[in-house]
Amino acid sequence: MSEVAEGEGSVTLDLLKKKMADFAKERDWEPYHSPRNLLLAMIGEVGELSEIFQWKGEVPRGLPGWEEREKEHLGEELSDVLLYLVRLSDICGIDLGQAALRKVKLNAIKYPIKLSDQNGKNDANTSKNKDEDACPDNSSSVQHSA
Ligand SMILES: Nc1ccn([C@H]2C[C@H](O)[C@@H](COP(=O)(O)OP(=O)(O)OP(=O)(O)O)O2)c(=O)n1
Repeated sequence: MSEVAEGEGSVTLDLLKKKMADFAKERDWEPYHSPRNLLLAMIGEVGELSEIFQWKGEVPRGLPGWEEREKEHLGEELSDVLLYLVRLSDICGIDLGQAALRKVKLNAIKYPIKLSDQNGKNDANTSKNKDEDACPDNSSSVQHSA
């Protein structure tokens, strides 16, 4: 039995990691879950996710007007991407949660709030498009690491 508890409210990356490891082991699919295979499988699922949005034009937040069936399908494709990502990270020996937390900190350093203020985009009263707030101008003096 796993030491990772399946909580009622919260789902952790560790739980998903364990579920994927069990899934592969129970089916003797571990040899197939190589880094490259998992990466390609994940990209395939990203393609399936993209198909849901394909040709729809811009989609408002919250997906108003979408049928429940469509939203359920979206949840399935998002989950496939997440599950393969979690499995890929595990197989590569990367602690995805810690790596992501570290990346959030690096992002905050790379894109200081101050920079956003200078652009006048951080003021709720003047911002026309909230999406712009989360998308700093990449042409800023901050260097990108490729
Ligand atoms: N070798 C495999 C095959 C599947 N899965 C798991 C991870 C994904 O969550 C899901 C992917 O299953 P499918 O390849 O059947 O893809 P879909 O569920 O998207 O089905 P379809 O492509 O028919 O829409 O199953 C896995 O871990 N390892």
